[in-house]
This record gives sequence, C-alpha cells and structure tokens, in this order.
Amino acid sequence: MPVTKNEYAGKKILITGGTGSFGHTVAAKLLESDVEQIRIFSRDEAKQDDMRHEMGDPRLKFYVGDVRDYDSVAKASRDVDFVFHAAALKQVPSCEFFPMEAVRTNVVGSENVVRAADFNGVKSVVCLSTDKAVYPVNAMGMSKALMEKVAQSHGLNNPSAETVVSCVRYGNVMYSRGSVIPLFIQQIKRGKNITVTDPAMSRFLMSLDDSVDLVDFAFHNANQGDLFVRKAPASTIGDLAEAVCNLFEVTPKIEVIGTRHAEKPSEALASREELTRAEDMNEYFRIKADNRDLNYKLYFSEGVRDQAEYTDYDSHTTNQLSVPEIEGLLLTLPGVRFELAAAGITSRLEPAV
Ligand SMILES: O=c1ccn([C@@H]2O[C@H](COP(=O)(O)OP(=O)(O)O[C@H]3O[C@H](CO)[C@H](O)[C@H](O)[C@H]3O)[C@@H](O)[C@H]2O)c(=O)[nH]1
Repeated sequence: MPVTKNEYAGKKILITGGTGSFGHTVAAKLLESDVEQIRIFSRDEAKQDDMRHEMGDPRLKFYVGDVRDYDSVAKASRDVDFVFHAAALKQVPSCEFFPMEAVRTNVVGSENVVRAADFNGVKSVVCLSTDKAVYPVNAMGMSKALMEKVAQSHGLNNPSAETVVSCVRYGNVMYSRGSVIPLFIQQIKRGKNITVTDPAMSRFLMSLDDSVDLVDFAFHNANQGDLFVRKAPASTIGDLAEAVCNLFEVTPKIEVIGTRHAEKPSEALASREELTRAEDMNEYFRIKADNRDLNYKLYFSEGVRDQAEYTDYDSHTTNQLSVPEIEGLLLTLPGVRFELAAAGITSRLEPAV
C-alpha cells in the first residue's frame, strides 16, 4: 500500500473484521501514514486486546460489535471517511453446515455495513470478496456472490448516492490463517505425510501484501458498483507441495487424500460474462456493474453479442508458476521465512525482494 502518498492523512478508517490477518496488515500499513484514526470493529474482545497490546498505537480504536447488528455498525461508522469491509464467515466447511449463518453475516451484515455507511456519509466502502463467489458451488461462495450483488445494488437503486461502494475479489491469500501452506509446513515439522487433496487442483496465489494493495487500488479508482480483480499467477497444489518440501529440504511424502467437500478443481477470479464489461487496467481488471435499466424489453433487444470471444479468468488457464517460481514466491512470505529460520534452514534466506 503506497502510504507514502499519504492520502489517508487526517482520515478516519473503519475496518470491519479488523482483528484478522487482513485487518492486521492493513492497519500496520495505515499507521505508517498520518491517518487520524483506525477503528477496528469485530466481535472478539480478546483478539482486540491482543491487537491493542501488539500494535500499541493510540490512533487505533476498538469497537466491539457484529455486522449483523445494524446499530453497532452505524455507531462505529459515524464520522468515518472510508470503510474496509472484511468481516465475514470464510470457512467453506462451516458455511456448508450453517448456510444461514453465512447469509446473516456475509449478506445481511454487508447490507448493514453499506446502509450504515450511506447513512453516515462515508465516502467509500470496499467490500472484500473471494474467487469462490464466481460460479459458486458452496454456501460460502454463494453468500459472497450475494454480498457482491448487495454492494452493486446500492448504486443501482440510489443513482445519486454519495457513498461509493465497490468490491474486490481475492484468490487464495498465501499463508493466511488455517490455509494450506502453514498446514504443509506443520506437517513437515512433525514428520508427517503431506496431505494433498488433488495434485492437479489449481489456485490463484496472492500474498497478503498483494491483497492490501488491491483494496488500496479500489479505494483510489472505484466508481460506484465497481468490482476489482488483481491479476495473479496460479499453481497446482502438487507443485505447491513440492515447492514447500524443497524449501524445507525434505523428500516429499505426499498422501493424496481426495477433494474435500464443496471444492472445485480450479477457481475463476472473473467469469467470461464479467470480462465482456471489464476494463483491463494492467495489473487489475475493473468489472463495472451491469447498470442496464430494470426494463426487460431492453434485455431482449440489447443483449451481449460478443461473449463467445471471452473465456473465464481461471486458475487452470492463467499463468502457471513453475516449482522454482513458487519457491521464490514462498520466500517473500514473512511466515515462511520465520519457519525456515526456526528450522535452521538459512541458505535461502537472503533478504526478500
Ligand atoms: O490438507 C489440505 C488442505 C487443502 N488442500 C488444497 O489446498 C488448496 C487451498 O486450500 P485452502 O484450505 O488453503 O484454501 P481454500 O481454497 O479452501 O479457501 C481459502 O481461500 C479462499 C479464496 O479462494 C477463501 O479466502 C477461503 O476463505 C480460504 O479458506 C485447495 O486446492 C485444497 O484442496 C490440500 O491439498 N490439502
């Protein structure tokens, strides 16, 4: 995040779900600027307390609340300039078992955030989504897809709205809590087999820093209803496992465990249909809201003619990283570097670029 430009100077920013990996990273970067105040909004007071002690900056203010509760979000967004909306239920399996909980947090909660921001005259809201919202097959992805629709409907239904609401879609954030890279590392450290679901399965790979840059880009470039995607490379899970083993200097002991519930062989960051109305912005795509009028006649006479020329932006067909390239990317991650140092493997630990 280019905080040197200091566009956040004197601003108040609310981060919903602010105690998570994203909230920590974005808050740390914002604190390098002359930001006036960062409000961390979340349900868990213990995590807030940990963050308060860890970061120790009086510009951080903590708000206990739940996006499901409109009043708590409305209070937290009073006098705020920008909102990063990261609060969500993100675990695929738990959302399968409790889909209505995903609806309450990811859909109704997001509507509360947008409505409260609009009421309080917030300038810009960026909602965090996931590639699992594209052609969703699981409740988490479905609820995120609906969150995107809720975000876009704000502008469609309120053409004069001053609060700009946009979305960003992530691929897999490398080394995020509970994800596969820290799992593989723990398995190696304990001398266990590496559990690979399907070696041919592919995923987009993004660092936490890339994901923060994506949100920053959205803030600076969003028009009402835009959805931004950052172009990203991908890899197969088999190659990812091999790269992790190479770094930790172990012979891969791979156990293929089969696809988990509600998983897809690949993910798409943008669908073919979306790409027909996307703007290519070098490292990013801007996908504009479908702002056709609610006039069904128009849909018949003005359909999209050139969809067949496009293909989905999919992790099977995007730039595939080789095993050495994945190793290079892994070496840029602080968590991986920490684990390598802890394991006494220092030969590859020249300063990260
Ligand atoms: O033991 C395991 C666990 C996972 N995988 C594979 O590793 C890949 C990544 O799995 P993660 O559990 O790290 O991530 P998911 O793709 O399931 O989902 C994650 O990335 C999403 C974005 O696509 C959302 O952010 C979501 O919240 C987050 O959990 C998948 O292909 C999965 O099949 C394995 O091979 N072995």
